[in-house]
This record gives sequence, C-alpha cells and structure tokens, in this order.
Amino acid sequence: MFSFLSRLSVRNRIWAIVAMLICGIVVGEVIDMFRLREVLWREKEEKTRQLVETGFSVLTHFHQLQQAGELSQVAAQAAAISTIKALRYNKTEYFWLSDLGTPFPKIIMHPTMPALDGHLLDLPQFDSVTSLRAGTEGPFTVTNGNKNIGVAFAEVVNQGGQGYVVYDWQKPKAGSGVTEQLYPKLSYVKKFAPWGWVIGSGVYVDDVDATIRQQLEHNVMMLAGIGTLLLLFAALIARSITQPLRLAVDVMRTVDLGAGRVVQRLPVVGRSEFAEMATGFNDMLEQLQLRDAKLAQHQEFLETEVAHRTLELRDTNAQLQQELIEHRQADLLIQESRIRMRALLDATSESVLLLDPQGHILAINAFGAQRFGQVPEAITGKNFYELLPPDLAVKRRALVEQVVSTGEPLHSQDRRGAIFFNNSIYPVKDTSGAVESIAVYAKDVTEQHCAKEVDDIFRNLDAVLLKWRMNLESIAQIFCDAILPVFDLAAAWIGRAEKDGQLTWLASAEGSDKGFFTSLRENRRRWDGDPTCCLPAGAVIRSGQWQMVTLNGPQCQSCTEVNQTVSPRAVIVLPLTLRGETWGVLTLYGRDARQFEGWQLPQRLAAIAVRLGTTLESAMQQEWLTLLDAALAGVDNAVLITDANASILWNNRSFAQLSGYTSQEILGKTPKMFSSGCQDADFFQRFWQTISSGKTWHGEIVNAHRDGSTYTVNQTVTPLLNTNGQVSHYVAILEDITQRKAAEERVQHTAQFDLLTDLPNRGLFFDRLGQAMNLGQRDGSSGALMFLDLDHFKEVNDQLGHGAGDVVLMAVAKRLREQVRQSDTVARLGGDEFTVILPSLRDRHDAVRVANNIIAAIGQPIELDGTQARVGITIGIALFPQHGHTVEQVLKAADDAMYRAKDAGRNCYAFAVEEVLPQSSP
Ligand SMILES: Nc1nc2c(ncn2[C@@H]2O[C@H](COP(=O)(O)OP(=O)(O)OP(=O)(O)O)[C@@H](O)[C@H]2O)c(=O)[nH]1
Repeated sequence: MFSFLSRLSVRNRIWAIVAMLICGIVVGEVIDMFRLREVLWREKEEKTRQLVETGFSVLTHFHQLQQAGELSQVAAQAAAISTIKALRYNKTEYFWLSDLGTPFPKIIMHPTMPALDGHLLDLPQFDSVTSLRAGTEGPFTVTNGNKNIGVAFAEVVNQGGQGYVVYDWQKPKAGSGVTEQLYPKLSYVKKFAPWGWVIGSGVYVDDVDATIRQQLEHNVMMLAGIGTLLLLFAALIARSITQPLRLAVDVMRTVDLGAGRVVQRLPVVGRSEFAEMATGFNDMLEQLQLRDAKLAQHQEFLETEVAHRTLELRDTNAQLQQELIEHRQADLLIQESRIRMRALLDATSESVLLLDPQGHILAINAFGAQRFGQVPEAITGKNFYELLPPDLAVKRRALVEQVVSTGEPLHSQDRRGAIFFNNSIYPVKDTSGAVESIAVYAKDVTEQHCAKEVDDIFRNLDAVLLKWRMNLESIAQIFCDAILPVFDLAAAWIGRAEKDGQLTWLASAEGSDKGFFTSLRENRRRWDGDPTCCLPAGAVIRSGQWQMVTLNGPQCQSCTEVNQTVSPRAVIVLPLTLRGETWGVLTLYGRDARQFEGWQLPQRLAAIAVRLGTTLESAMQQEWLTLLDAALAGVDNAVLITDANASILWNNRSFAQLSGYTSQEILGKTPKMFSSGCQDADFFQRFWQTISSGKTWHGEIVNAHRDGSTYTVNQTVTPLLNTNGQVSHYVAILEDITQRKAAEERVQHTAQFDLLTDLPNRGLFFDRLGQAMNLGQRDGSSGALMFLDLDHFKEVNDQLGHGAGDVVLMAVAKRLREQVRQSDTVARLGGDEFTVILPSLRDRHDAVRVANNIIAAIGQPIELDGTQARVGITIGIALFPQHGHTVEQVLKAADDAMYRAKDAGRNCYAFAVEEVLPQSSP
C-alpha cells in the first residue's frame, strides 16, 4: 500500500484525497436516499394500516351489535357495508370488502367500482400483484408481477391475519371514475374472522419514488457545487506544495559538487515547512562551498605532487616496459624454439631420446614413445633400460656407458623381433666438456632392410629362372625357405588352386619350429567350400582378397595340417595372382598372435605376394617357352624368327636343313643371305611393304641353298606386334615345295611342248601366234607365219627306221631354232609339220631370207648312227595381217601356200596368195 503511495506524486495524492471525499459524499447521499425511501414507505404502511384499523373497528362495532342481538347478522353486515362504503379519506381513498372464497375471493363491496360488487376477482386485470407481506413486519415477498389480487389478499390474511399487498391499480379520478393508467398501490388487508371477510384499503405509492427522485436531483446539484469547490481548492493546495518542491529539485540539479559550483540558493518564502527546508538546504550548500574550497586547495597540492611523481614513474616505467618487452620476446623465442624442436622431433620417423647417464628418459619424441605404446608425457622420467627386453637392455646400457666414458658418438644396428634399428648415440656435453646427457636416435629400418632382403630373394629367383629354368615347385620352395628369416616367420607354404577345387601343396618351409606342419605334405585339401576346405585359403582364393586369422581361431580349428599345440599365432593368407586370376595362396605364420598387426606389414606382404605371382608366372612362361621351343624346333616346317630389323634371332632344325646353314652361321644375319636372284627388286619391295605394315605375307619364294642350288618354299611371314602396335618381330614358316614345283613344271611343259623335239606343241603354237598377231596389231608391225613340211620324210622312216626318223625330226627342230631369233617361235604341229612365227618383220624379204636359210640348213646331211640322211623342206609363208586377221586364217593361208610350194616341186617356199579377206572382229 505504502509502496503504491510512494509511486504517486504529491499532486496525485492530493487529487486522490479529493476523489475519496467526493466518493464519500456520494455514498452518503445514496444511503440517505435509501433511508428516505424507507421512511416514506413506512409512513405509507402505517397510514394505510391505521385507516384499515378504523374500518375494522366499524365492522367490529356492527358485529358487537349483532352479538348483542340488536341487529341480525344480515342487518349488521348490511349496515357495516353501507357505513364503510361511505367512508373516505384524503377525498378519494376508500375501503373495500371481500370474502375468502377459493380459488378466487369475491368482492363484497367496492365503493369506486360498484360493478365489481358480488363478483369474483378472477379477471386478468386483477393479476397485477408485484409483492406482498403477511403480517406487519419482515421483508416483502416479490412475485412475478401477475399474481391475482384477491388470492394475494386471502394469502396474507390467512397467514398473518393481516398484511400488505403491492399491486398496480387504476387511480380514482376527482369526482368519479378511474384512470386508464395503472399506478403502484400499497394495500393493507385484515381478516374479519367472524364473517369471513377481508377489509382493505390502499394508498398509491408512486409519489414515494417521485419524492426520492426530486431529492436526488437536488442533492446532485449540491454535490456538483461542493465537488467543484473541492477540486479548485485541492488544485491550489497541490500547487502550493509542488511548486516549492520543484524549485528545490531544480536547484539541487544545478548544484555541481564535483565542479565546486554550489553558488545557487533556494528562495525562502513564508514560514512554512518549505521555508524551513530551504533555509536548511541553503546552510548545507554554504558548508559544501567551504569544503569544496578546501578540497580544491588540497587537490592542487596533490596534483603537483602527482605530476612530480608521475614524471619519476614514467622514466622507471619506460625502463621496466622495455625490459618486459625484451623478456617476453625472449620467452616467445624460447617457446617457439621449443615448439619447433618438438615439431621437428615429432615429425621425424626416428625415435629420439635424451637420457641422463643413468638411463632416465629426460625427453622423448612422440614416435619414440609410441614404440613403447606410450605418449611422451607418460614415459618421461622412467628408466629406459627397464622398458626394453632384458637382452636388448644389456646391449644398450653397454653402448650408452661407452659413450659416457669416451665422450665419442657411437653407431650400431640391432634387431628387436622382426624390427631392425639403426642406432646413433651422441654425448651431450656441458660447458666443462663433461657428458651430462645422451642423445639416442633409433631409426626403424625394418622396411628398408626387408625390402632389400626381398629384392635379393626375387633377384636370386630371376637368376635361377634364367639360368636353370626351374619348375614352379622349385621356385616356390626357394621362396618359402628364403622369406622366413626376413620377417622372422614361423612357417610358410604355397598352394595352387586347381580347377577341380583341389588345393595342391607346392612348397612349405618351417623356421626353428620343426614339426610345425604335421600332414600338409601328404594331404590335398580343397579350396571350393568342400568340408575338407582350408577355410582361410578357400576364402582368399574365392575373393582374391588377403585375410588375417589366428591359428587358434575358428577358421583354423579343424586344420590337421598344422600342429595345434603351438601357441596362438597370427596367420596371413595372401592371394597369388597369375594372368589376372587368383592362382593360389601364400600362407605365412607369425611367431605370435600380433605379429602382423598394423597396416604396413600386411600391405608389404601383399605386395610381395603380387611380386611372387609375377615370378611364378615367369616360371610358368619359361616352362611354356621351353615347350614351345621344343615343339618349334621339332616341326617339319622351317621356322625363322627375326627382329624388326630382319636380323635373325632364332631358327629351328628344319630351317638349318633346308638352307644348308648352321644356326651359328645364320644368327645375326638377315634373310637376304638366302636370296637366289629369282625374285626381282619389285617383288621384295612389295614383300617388305606388306609385312612391315603388320600384315601377313604368304607366297612362294625361291631361295639359294648354301651349296648354290635353289629351292622353292611356300612361305608365310607373320609380323608380331608389341603393345604399341609396332612390329617387334617377324616369324617366317617355310614349307619346302621344290619337288612339288618341279613336278608341276614338268606336267606344265609336257602339256605345251613336244616330247620328241621339245618344241612348243600345237596348243602353245596357237597361243604364241595369237600373241604375235596381237603385238602386230598394237604396234602396227607385220609378222610372218611359215608352215613347213619335210619332203618325203616317209621314206626316211621306211628306209632307216622310225628311230632314225625321230633323230631326223630332232635334228630338223634344232636347225630350225638355229635359224631364227630368240623371240621367234618354232613349233611342231605334228608328224613332219613345223611352224615358225616371225613377229615384227620389216618386210617380206626378211621372211624370204629366213626361208632360204631354213631350206639351206635342213638340206644339209643329217648324221645318223653310221649313216647320213638328207631331207628337204617345203615352206608356205603367210604374212599377217596381210594374209589373215585370225590365227586360223593365217594358218590356213600358210598351209595353202605350203601345198602350192609342194606342187611347185618341193624344197622351196611360196607366199600365200593375197586375196581380199574378211576383217576379223577385234
Ligand atoms: N620317225 C617318225 N616318223 C613320223 C613321226 N610322225 C609321223 N611320221 C611319219 O612321217 C611321214 C609323213 O609322211 P608324209 O608327210 O605324209 O609324206 P612324205 O613322205 O613326207 O611326202 P611329202 O610330204 O609329200 O613329201 C609318215 O610316214 C609318218 O609315219 C614321228 O614322230 N617319227
């Protein structure tokens, strides 16, 4: 409450008081209005009751007269009705009488509405009761506004003997009659028990509310006046309070104590509390002004002092600042140097340690600590030798002590299991030259060491392969034996995956664990998922991916090949890939269960397996080449291999036999040495063009034998292309067809040449004559055909025999050939008939000359066995194209000419008769 008030300004607080005053007055007024209404209502009640009591006393009077016997009941009642009917008060007010009949009472007498007399009060207009009360005290019961008047009268008098009923009723007009409008009316009714009557009278109460309204209007006006005055007065009071307060606040705000400006003062007006406050406040300011003056003096002194001291401090501070900066820079340099040093040491793949002379680790880099499975912080301060295996600790301690005692660095190599180290131990000396600590650098050279060893193994295998052409088993065995010490392995074996699912053992090796393998040598396992499958090897062969297992693991439990009493070991099974397919496995057994941990060693072993696969593939190729070599060397066909420059690299036995040369005489030479001269330069140009473009050449070629003879070969030369598509070698396969060729030529000759004289026969003659005529046609030259027939040859046969005749025929043939040019053709048509074709004649005289020569030559005696023969020859000459355009025409012309010469006496010649010949079609 108080906190709420503290938030209100003084002005608002005054306004609040005024508002509460006004509210109090209003509330008092409202209460007064209610009280006034109550009083007025009570007055109405009382007045009505007193009037009805008057009427009741009239009834009592006449009833007493009835009881006294002076009047009968009817007379008493009639007198009572008459008396009461005449009663009036306030000029218009009256009494009425009713009975207590149910459900609706009946009007006995109503002075202003006599029409109701004797009628029940059951009309709707009588349903207007708004409230009622039985008896004279207590609250009114409010109805719903439409309760029946008669029923309400009966109800209150039956309950309390008397009572009040409020309802709406017409007002009697002055004079007579009633109003149309209804007005609220309060009636008092009382039961007159002796006659069962109810007497009542009422007063209109609408004037009560009118009086109240009037009073209220009056009071409101008065209240408005008082309120306005109150508000005005309150405003003045508020102003008289707030104005001095605001002034004081303004002055307080302008007072600047810090600046010493306290010259302002509050005005002192009147003698109120505000005047006292202003006086007190002004006194306080006076004192403050005095104190400020003193303070200003003191401050001046202090400032002088501070300025002096500040100058002194500034010099000192600058000096300190400089020192601090230098110190920080030095610290920073040291820090950076340490970080760099640590980074350098951690970045190296060497173990770096700093030991005190007793072997305690003073510092170690991350790599070095990792060797012991620790971080540098965890291992620093520990004794180095206690972290090493005992035998190695002894060696290292001896080396360190030697360095401490001699002060000279030492270098050594040692091995921890499968790990090889290059150690460098340096003394770290203090300023006096004494060894205060030892720096040890241990470089893990396992990888280089193993790489070199592995290189040596494969170099050896390559050499062995080249020199001895060893088989696969031998190569595998050499590898197994050699690889064990390199990686400190317990055992190794190599298996080959056969197509039928078998896993064939090729080679194995055991290290110092003799008896490692129990039955592997005898057994053939499988790799294809069969119950006898070697699970790891099978999985590796099927997947082509290496696998690492342990010997006591689930995959090796069923294995009977390996002695299961050996301690748990790591096993790595690596695929051997040949020609892109998994060919088998290389299985390596470690000395303990963690030997192949990490990723580097398995990766190196996998690379070695790849290399081994290549070597085994080489061995297989060697075997294959040996086989091919034997096959090629043994085949009947001659085979020759050259490089791209045609230099002979290899030949087989058959080629040596065919050519007559030994391999030593051939190798390094070119096939030109076999050239017979039978093929011209064009031939060889086409030949080399074909094969150097990568195409196979196939054809016949005549070569020269070492002894000078020739032989014909059916030769296929295949160029071999390298991976770049360039020719790297030529392979020639030669089939000797000399014999076949000769036979073919013989058949060919027989078909075209005469067996006896070896002159072209009739068929070849026609062919040659056709060629000669075509030639003449092309170059416009002339030719001649001679048809020759021996004269009287029959006689030679007859006289000297058929054999002598043959000799004569052969001699004639020879002489004919001798009389013509190389380009001329002498043919034997049959019997003793010959032809001579003379192409390209200058003129007919050439033919004449030849004919004369022939006649002369043939006419010479022919030597026979012990005798001589003489024959003449008759010649018919036809010129072409003069005597014919076709072979047949020319031959017929010559034949005809020959017969004409015969007719002319024989042993002479005759030209064909020139006649007009039909042109042959071209
Ligand atoms: N010795 C030998 N005689 C042959 C051969 N072919 C045919 N004759 C003979 O050659 C003779 C040819 O006779 P002709 O040309 O008819 O007669 P000719 O005796 O030469 O008389 P003219 O031609 O009229 O001068 C026949 O007696 C044939 O038997 C052969 O190959 N050898």
